[in-house]
Amino acid sequence: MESILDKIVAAKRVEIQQAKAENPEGDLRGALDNLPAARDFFDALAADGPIKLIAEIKKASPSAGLIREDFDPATIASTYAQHGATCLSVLTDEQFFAGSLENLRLAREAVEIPVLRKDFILDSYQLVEARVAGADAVLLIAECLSNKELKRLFDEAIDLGLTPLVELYDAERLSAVLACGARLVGVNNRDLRTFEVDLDHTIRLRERIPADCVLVAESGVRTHADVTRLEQAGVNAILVGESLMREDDIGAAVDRLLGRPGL
Ligand SMILES: O=P(O)(O)OC[C@@H](O)[C@@H](O)c1c[nH]c2ccccc12
Repeated sequence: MESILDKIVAAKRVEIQQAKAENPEGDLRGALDNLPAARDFFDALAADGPIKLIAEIKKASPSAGLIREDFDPATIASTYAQHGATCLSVLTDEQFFAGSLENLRLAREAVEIPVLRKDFILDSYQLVEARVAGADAVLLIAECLSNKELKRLFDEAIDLGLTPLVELYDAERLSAVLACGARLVGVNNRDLRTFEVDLDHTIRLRERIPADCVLVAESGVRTHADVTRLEQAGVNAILVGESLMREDDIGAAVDRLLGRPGL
């Protein structure tokens, strides 16, 4: 059966061809000249101290549908930063997540912390788009890429000054993730094929990930108890979207999640 991931990847390939036809790669690459330096996404997460939050700007998703009606990326970005998010993640997929590169641009302009382009990256064209839109980091999903593609996109991201966050769900993809040189590794707790979420998924994989890697637990994090459990298991950072985006008062929700008093 075709999974949602297969469906998204198929749609993404069409989208990439359309984007290339509208704005050829050569022209897009021209915009790389004179860009300000990227912010250091890796160092921000690798720093000492309590578990770090990558707060996600996500309007909708295939599993949840519309998550938030009242949606202003710049305001949400500032709220996240003011309440102690270390980095931001911005969904840029339009078809399935109601995101956009414009949202990324607006969010990045509103804050001083590093920002990740969250999308289904299959082609180096998307890395250039990310950098031009202001991204400091990109997500690479091991389940969407062959080992060769993963390695190539990983190296190209680094060449562009982007930090790759390499995500896996399947434990069998771990060797390819480590072989490409990833030091920032995300374990998705949500199986993108079935949408099932299990927080213990990251915890079970923890011991198989080298100590010099920064480990990010992704998806399904809801409560301060979840955060404490992940922190105690040696997880360095959490990537959280839905449970924060659903709240009327996003700032207060971040405070509660991190167990820190309001600022
Ligand atoms: O909204 P959640 O359950 O807090 O999850 C955030 C993030 O992990 C999730 O959006 C995500 C993780 N990996 C992805 C890959 C593509 C799209 C989305 C994702």
